[in-house]
Amino acid sequence: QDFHLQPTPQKYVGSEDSVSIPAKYSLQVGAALQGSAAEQLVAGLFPDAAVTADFSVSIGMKGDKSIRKYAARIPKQAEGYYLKIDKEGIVVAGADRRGVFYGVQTLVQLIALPKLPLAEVTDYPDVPYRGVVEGFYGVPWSREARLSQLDFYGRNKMNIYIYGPKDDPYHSSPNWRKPYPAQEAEQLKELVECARRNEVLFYWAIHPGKDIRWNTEDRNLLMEKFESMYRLGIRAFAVFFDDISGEGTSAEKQVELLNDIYHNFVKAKGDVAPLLMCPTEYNRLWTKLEGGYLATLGGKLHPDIGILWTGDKVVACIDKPTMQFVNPLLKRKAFIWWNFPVSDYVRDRLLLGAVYGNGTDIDDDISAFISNPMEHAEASKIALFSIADYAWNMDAYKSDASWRRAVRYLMPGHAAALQVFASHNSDLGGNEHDFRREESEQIRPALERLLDAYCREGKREVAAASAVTEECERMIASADLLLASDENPALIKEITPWLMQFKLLGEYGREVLCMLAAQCDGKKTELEKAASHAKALQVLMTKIDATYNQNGFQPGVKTGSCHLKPAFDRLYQEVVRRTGK
Ligand SMILES: CCCC(=O)N[C@H]1/C(=N/OC(=O)Nc2ccccc2)O[C@H](CO)[C@@H](O)[C@@H]1O
Repeated sequence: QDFHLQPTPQKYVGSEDSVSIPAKYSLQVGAALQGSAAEQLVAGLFPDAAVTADFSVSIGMKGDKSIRKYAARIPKQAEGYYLKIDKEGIVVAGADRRGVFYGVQTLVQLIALPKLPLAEVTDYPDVPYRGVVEGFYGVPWSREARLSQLDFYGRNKMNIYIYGPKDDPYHSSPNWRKPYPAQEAEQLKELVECARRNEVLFYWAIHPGKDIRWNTEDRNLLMEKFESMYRLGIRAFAVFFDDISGEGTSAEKQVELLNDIYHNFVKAKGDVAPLLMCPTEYNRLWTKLEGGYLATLGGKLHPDIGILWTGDKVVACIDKPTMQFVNPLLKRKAFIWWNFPVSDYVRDRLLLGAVYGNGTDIDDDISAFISNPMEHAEASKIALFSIADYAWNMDAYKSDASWRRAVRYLMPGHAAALQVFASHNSDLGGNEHDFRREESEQIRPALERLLDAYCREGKREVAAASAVTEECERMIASADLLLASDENPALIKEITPWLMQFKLLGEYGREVLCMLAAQCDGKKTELEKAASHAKALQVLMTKIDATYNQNGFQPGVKTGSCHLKPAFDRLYQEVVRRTGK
């Protein structure tokens, strides 16, 4: 049967042979796993276990006697696991608690197949921390979106979520000094519990830098805020000093504060994850080496404190040279904060394209690979799915195949339609970070042949014209299928303005090609009819752009903006010019 485990495991040995789980089975859970997320998950998978049975299911951590027979097969890497399915039963042996959970997540995927294959999986992550930072400007994610994200991270073996929405007034200025109001506090408690159920480390970040004063009062207020978050169940903390100016940018003061938090809060509590910080100089372009900011952090920040880094620029892919620059300065492996698919600086676009461009040889140079996504939570899952795949197993990562799997994961019943839509909604257009993405790759050669033949010789390149017309028909049908579907309502709600614009763009392209054909064949009436329809569609697209997604930064709804729209506009102009001659 054709399937692909997600993320791609390090080693999978399967067989065509399969086993059907008998009605009677026993379930053993290692002592150390009582109350764990792994236990909850496996109990849901095998609800009516008998005390003894021929078919046995057993999950345990290294050291548990229930799986001691398999101890030698457990990977040495943290969060690793060994999973075995044979005629007698199923074993999940984890290197640690999270490893067991991940083994069970893989089992969930195998049990969902038409037939449960006999298999042995030996698996572990390449990168210690893999996940997401809700760190964008714009409308923070909703409670429902966050709960759905955390379940998604559990399924995709992502183990970290950093709460740091720039526009949450209690995360940043002015209310970072104040505890959350009751309702927000309850929601955070609920999120922390949901994160635990998914073996996700829930980091709460504070962003005090805009107005922090380096005095005892603000120090105590910050510590007290951390205490109040601890009381809500938060066991992982971060301090962000990005995007600020003034007093808050002092490296010495930042170091003093963070080392204080480290010793007197993190170490004092004993059950708190490593402290993370986001430096003011968080990318190479903005680093002033002579100022010594990074040298101070690297030299004086306690070595257990993680430091976030976006790469050579604010928005940039991460490669070996990127890490060779920063790690020696920080004197530790940087935590990568990858500013993709965040779109808060190109808010009129959706970034639904493949995840590509990061080095697959950097797994030993980074402590973490964490994505800063779009304010569109569900739509961000296309990129997040592949980021999970990449960070878990870099050698096996294939961006295009992963991208297709991501699309299918989000809408299995409409994968082809969503793939068409995603393929034309990926580039950012011109932007302050000069970060671009491929778009409309498949149809691009036909577009160029069509444009070239017509603009240079007034000829209609038949093959190219029909390929482009077919793509327009696919766009129109895909938009309708997705707008009409109820398969993933959260996703459709987020992307509806772009789907409406996308359909119009498909219709516009179709009409422009009718204009071109009529002009080449000298059919005046047909040309006029197509031209007035095309003009009407231009008006409708302008209306969508002026009506939806109005924000104070990049208002509007852009789609197919890299190759499709410019080509259709140029063809439209060229037909009009040739008709006017
Ligand atoms: C360690 C990463 C810190 C970071 O990326 N901060 C923001 C960030 N900062 O980048 C900037 O260019 N910030 C900036 C530029 C000019 C003036 C003030 C801030 O970029 C992301 C994409 O826009 C935002 O989502 C982030 O919240």
